[in-house]
Amino acid sequence: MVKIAPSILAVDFASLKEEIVSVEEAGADMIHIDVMDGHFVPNITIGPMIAEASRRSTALPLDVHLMIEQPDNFIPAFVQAGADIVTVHAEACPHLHRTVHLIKEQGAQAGVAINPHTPVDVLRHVLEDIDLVLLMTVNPGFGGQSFIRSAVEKISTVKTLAGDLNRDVWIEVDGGIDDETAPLCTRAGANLLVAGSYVFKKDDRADALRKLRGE
Ligand SMILES: O=C(CO)[C@@H](O)[C@H](O)COP(=O)(O)O
Ligand SMILES: [Co+2]
Repeated sequence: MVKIAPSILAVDFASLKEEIVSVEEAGADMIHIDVMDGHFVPNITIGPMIAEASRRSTALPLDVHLMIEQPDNFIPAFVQAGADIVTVHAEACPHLHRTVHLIKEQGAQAGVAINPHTPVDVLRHVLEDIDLVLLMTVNPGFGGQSFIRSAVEKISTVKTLAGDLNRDVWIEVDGGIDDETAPLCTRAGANLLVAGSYVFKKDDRADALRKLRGE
């Protein structure tokens, strides 16, 4: 069963709680929180305070996507704020295995994200330690960008790699996901779809979620 994590990057932040409740009531499975630092990516967004406000707005799991340099400095704060899953970028972590174990020691599930151009090989030696692989289908930094089709082939590669290691990991895709690109990803093996603009720019969020699930 495909799960959907709407990204709050696309909400009207003056109405954060109402926006989160609207997708929870519409049937969302998680809430995706995009954290950007102006260094790893050319944009600044959310810190632990907004993650904590999101925590108080919903019972859904919080899926925190850290697009930041030196994430070890902030992982404890995001877990204390209520993150259930913390995902770091392989490109930002020279000691990825250590960072993954820091997330787990703090009590959250651990994910590793890779940019569209990064080969999946970097995941090989941490796949046994993680709960989630996030394959970026846009260059990270902004919502509302166009889906990069060449990233799709990496989905099946990760699925095969995880299968070979007997690992049941989430395969999450993020960026430019809509009713046309979602099926490309789910057919290749993605089981968790992040969608910001597609869900939050529609008045009927339940219909948007159904369409993403291919219903
Ligand atoms: O991590 C990111 C962007 O860096 C994403 O989570 C986007 O926020 C998704 O937004 P849409 O492409 O669905 O509008
Ligand atoms: Co994201």
